This record gives sequence, C-alpha cells and structure tokens, in this order.
Amino acid sequence: MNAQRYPQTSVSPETLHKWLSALLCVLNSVYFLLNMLLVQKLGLGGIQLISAFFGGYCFFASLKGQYQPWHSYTLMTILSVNILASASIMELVAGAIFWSLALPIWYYSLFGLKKGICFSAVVMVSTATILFLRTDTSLFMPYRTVFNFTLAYLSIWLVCHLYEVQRQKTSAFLHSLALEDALTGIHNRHALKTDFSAIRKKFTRIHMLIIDIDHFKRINDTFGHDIGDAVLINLANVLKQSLNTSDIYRLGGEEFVVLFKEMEDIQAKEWAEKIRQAIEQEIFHSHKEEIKLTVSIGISALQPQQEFTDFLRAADEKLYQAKHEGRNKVCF
Ligand SMILES: Nc1nc2c(ncn2[C@@H]2O[C@H](COP(=O)(O)OP(=O)(O)OP(=O)(O)O)[C@@H](O)[C@H]2O)c(=O)[nH]1
Repeated sequence: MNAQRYPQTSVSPETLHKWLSALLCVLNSVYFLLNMLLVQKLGLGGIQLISAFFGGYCFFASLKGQYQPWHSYTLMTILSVNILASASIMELVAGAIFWSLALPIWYYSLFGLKKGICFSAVVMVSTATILFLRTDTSLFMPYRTVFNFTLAYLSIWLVCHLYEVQRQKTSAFLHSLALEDALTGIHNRHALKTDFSAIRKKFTRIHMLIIDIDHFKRINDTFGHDIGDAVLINLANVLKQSLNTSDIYRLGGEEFVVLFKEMEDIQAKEWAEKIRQAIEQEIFHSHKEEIKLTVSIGISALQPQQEFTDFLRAADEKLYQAKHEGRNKVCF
C-alpha cells in the first residue's frame, strides 16, 4: 500500500518543512542583521541571507501546495553548512556550535530513519572535528570538550532515533488497523473507498466485481464459525493467486471486491468467469470433509462522473441478478 494515499497519523514531512522553513527564514534574517551590524562577517552573513531567502521561498511554495522534496534537502544543506561555518568562523565562546545539537531532530523528522542516521553522523563528526581543532587554546580542554559534546550529541541523536522508530511502528500499526481486514489480511472497505479515489484520478476505464459466496450460511451452520472463517481466508488466498493485482478487498461478511483498471468490458467478464471457475474447482477443508463452494459475481463499469456509492450499487444490483438467476454465475 502506498502510505502517501492514506490519512497521516503524525505531522507530515511537508507540514514540518513548511513551518521549519518559516522559522529558518526568521532566524536567519535576525542572525544576518546581527552579523552585519555587530561583527561584520560578510561570508557568513551571505550564507545567512541565502538561508533566509530560501526559507521564505520554501514557506510560500508550501503554502501554495507546491512542495517538492528537493526543497527540504536544499534547506537542510544550507542550514547545516550555515551552522558548521558559524562554528568554524565565529568565536567559539559565542556558542554557535550548540545549534548543531538541533540538527538530528530535523533530519529524522524530514527524511526518516536511514537518512536521519547518515546526516546526523556526518554532522557529529564534522562538528567534533571543528571543536577539537578550535579548542586547542588556553580557554578550553580539547579532548574533554569534544568528549562532552559527543556524549550530549549522541544522547539527543539516540532519542531522535528511538522516537522515529516508534513513530514508524505506530503509524504502520494504525494503517493496518484502519485499512486491513483483520480476518483475511487483505484490504478492507475503508481502503477500497480511499484507493478508488486515487485510482479514478489515474484511470478512466475501471470495472468493479463483487464476489459473494453462495449459501455461506450453510457452511457456518454445518461446520461451525471457525471453519467458516478458514474458508474466507482460503478464498482470499485463491483470489490473490488467480489475479495478478493487489486491488482485492473484503467488503464485509462473505463479500469481496476486485477492481480492474484499463480493461475492455469483455476482458473484465472473462476474468470474472476465470475467478468463478477457480473457486468452483478449489477444494476447501473442514476438520472432517472436503467443502466445495461456488460464488456469484456482479460486475459494473464506471460511468463518467459516477460516485463511489453508485458504482458499488450498480455492481451490487448485478450480483443480486446473479443470485436471482440461480447463483454460481457472472452478471454484467
Ligand atoms: N464464519 C464467518 N461467517 C460470517 C462472517 N461474516 C458474516 N458471516 C456469515 O455469513 C452468512 C451470510 O449469510 P447470508 O447473507 O444469508 O448469505 P448466504 O447464506 O451466503 O446466501 P446467499 O448470499 O443468498 O447465497 C451469515 O451466516 C453470517 O453470519 C465472518 O467473518 N466469519
């Protein structure tokens, strides 16, 4: 599943980027003015001015919904260079180096685990090296300063890392709860609605199949609910094996839905017939005996401007017709 299509369970990198770029625009403007007025470091002032402008550009681009991932990479590169340059150029006692401690949280929040590790490591090594080279004065003890800095940095880095791991696990768990059918593990009705909105933006020709097991109540009544559950799981597997698509959903009960994209009507009907035959030929098992199943299938083709509920209802009407005409049948 593409997580981007589903509701975010935490602040998205896009939102974080928007407010971070606003913050960096303001901070860099203040630092640029202070730099120019008080210490006149032109090179550093230049980097801060570029950071301020680029932060402002990113903020307005995000406001207009024109965010691009390269905005975040460029923004964080300029910010990191800015902090490392400040640590190298400014008097060490001014404390610009402390800003590098803030970088891991932004790297992890914007770029995730892998890039968070890499970028945080690069900044830690670079800052520790600058610190070691610059603390070789009567004011500092180089080894002990670098030791203390590294431990403080590692503590912050570790918390960022653990927080991101936990966030990703929670997010994946919530997505599976919201979008997966707990019994069969395939997508659920909510996922169908969400996927349909995304699919219809990309494809014009879409077919929906509703597949319903015939007389499923008898299986429950004869073999028990646990065997009924096992049959539903097996049926989901048969569908996955017969169709080379991930667009298979459990609508609820003994009803399943399949979406076909860019298929001719005749092809959709042929595929539905293949599914019907595959299930008819499959042997399901109870503790004691073999179980044979049949399904009825209703198909609808998406009409221009048709809403999801109407599309679903059209397939449902065809399913009703298949049931009415004796079951074990495809109706289009
Ligand atoms: N084991 C099991 N049974 C379920 C589940 N969800 C719904 N059912 C059962 O599915 C059966 C559906 O019965 P009906 O709607 O009467 O349909 P049917 O017996 O398949 O008959 P037709 O659809 O008309 O062919 C009911 O007995 C429900 O209890 C489930 O998750 N597990």
